[in-house]
Amino acid sequence: MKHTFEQLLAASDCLYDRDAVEQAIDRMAEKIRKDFDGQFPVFLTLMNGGMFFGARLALQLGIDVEFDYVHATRYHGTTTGSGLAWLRRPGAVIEGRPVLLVDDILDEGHTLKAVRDWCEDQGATKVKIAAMTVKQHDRCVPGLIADYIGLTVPDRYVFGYGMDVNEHARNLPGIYAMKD
Ligand SMILES: O=P(O)(O)OC[C@H]1O[C@H](OP(=O)(O)OP(=O)(O)O)[C@H](O)[C@@H]1O
Ligand code: HPA
Repeated sequence: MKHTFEQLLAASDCLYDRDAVEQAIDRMAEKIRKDFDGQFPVFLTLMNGGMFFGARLALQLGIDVEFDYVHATRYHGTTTGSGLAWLRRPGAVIEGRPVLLVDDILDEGHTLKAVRDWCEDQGATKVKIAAMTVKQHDRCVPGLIADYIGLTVPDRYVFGYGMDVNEHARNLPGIYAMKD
């Protein structure tokens, strides 16, 4: 595994370096701060991909939030999506609370839709979506739009800053796209 990063980097293009990603996250934090100030929302990170984005976003927020996480996976360590498996539902009280969903990528939207719908079923007062990246294509589930978007990515498999390739390379600090 010593050469995994080198092999992946040779087979990909860098879309955004660490500074560009973090500047985009910081811009999102400003908007979210204004929208949620004084509301003590549930800050619900979708694991595993959302963990680095969530950490940076939370540190930049400057408002009080309650942290929790869900773990729902559709890609099961592969590069093509299938049925969504819930590995962990949140423990925080959702009923009567505003919720911010925090994820690394909105691709076809099935994952965020399932989590948003579940939060609404639990009685959340509002559910907003913060997506670090949104993939540009027309295959997204109808009616699913991120409220806060960091960066757009092309319709290619992307990785880094939380996003994996077969469970590799999540901790690369930039965002990369596999060459076609
Ligand atoms: O918009 P979609 O097509 O549903 O895809 C986006 C989801 O896929 C990835 O999760 P994955 O299932 O790979 O789990 P992971 O976060 O553990 O990598 C990513 O973190 C998003 O949650
Ligand atoms: O392009 C992607 N990269 C990483 N994880 C993903 N989950 C959905 N699409 C992607």
